[in-house]
Amino acid sequence: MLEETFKNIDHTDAECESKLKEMIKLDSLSIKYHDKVILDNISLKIDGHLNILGANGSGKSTLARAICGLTQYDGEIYIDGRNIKELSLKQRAKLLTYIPTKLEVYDEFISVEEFVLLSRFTYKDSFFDYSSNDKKIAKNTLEFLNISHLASHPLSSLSSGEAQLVSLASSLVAQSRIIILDEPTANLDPKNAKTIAKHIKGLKEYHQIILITHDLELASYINSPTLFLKDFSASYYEKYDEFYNEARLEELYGTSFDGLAVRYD
Ligand SMILES: Nc1ncnc2c1ncn2[C@@H]1O[C@H](COP(=O)(O)OP(=O)(O)OP(=O)(O)O)[C@@H](O)[C@H]1O
Repeated sequence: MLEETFKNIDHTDAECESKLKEMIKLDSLSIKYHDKVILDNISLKIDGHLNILGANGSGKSTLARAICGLTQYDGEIYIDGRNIKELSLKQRAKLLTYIPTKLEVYDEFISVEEFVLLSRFTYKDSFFDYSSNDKKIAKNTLEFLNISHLASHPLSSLSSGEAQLVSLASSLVAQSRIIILDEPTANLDPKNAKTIAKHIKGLKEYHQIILITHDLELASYINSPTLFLKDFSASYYEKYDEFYNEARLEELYGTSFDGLAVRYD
């Protein structure tokens, strides 16, 4: 049912159709907070799925926020050949969705269903209510993720696992081409983490998935090319074996590994 909805998503529009191959391009991207350098002069093309890894504070979320136009930067960021500085909020929202690690709840009383429906704002006329199609997409998405029973629950009452599924639902309802997930399995128990991981993998068929994580098992399972942030710059590993091996992980993280797991003894 939802697969049908996804298959019909028009991820192009007349302006960008001819430039789709370019996807995301970072051109001499530098980011500072006050005088502290976070990322320095990164140039890169991302033309498919991507895992972004790196130590705490290496700038993963900052990079994601820059791609979404949510933080200031020097240099340029292009999506499908269009400079994101020139895109309206609605154009950006149609192109990409950022799911932060933790769902921010600004309205204590908003229900899950109402919250998820808000993601359809890009398709809605300012003076009209959400269409029956918008409501159908929201309902189908909750069903697809097996969380219909949460529809009338206040957003503020959810557990971490439920909140993560609702975040995922709202990103699907937005039907944007690119979905950036920032540590989607942080705080989840193994069963919920597995559920989220399976959904993310399935979504690769319909969306460009950019996954930020410290979970090497998850990154390996999602199996996208990897960008590793370290010392203000980024290294790109296209092939699985180039990155997911003990020697490389030990060199990059500076600690000992046993396969993909940290060696504690
Ligand atoms: N709004 C801000 N103002 C000042 N400094 C910030 C701000 N946001 C992030 N930083 C700093 O920028 C650096 C990179 O932060 P960021 O959250 O991007 O790292 P990260 O790689 O996502 O980290 P983690 O893995 O711990 O989530 C950190 O040193 C952080 O303290």
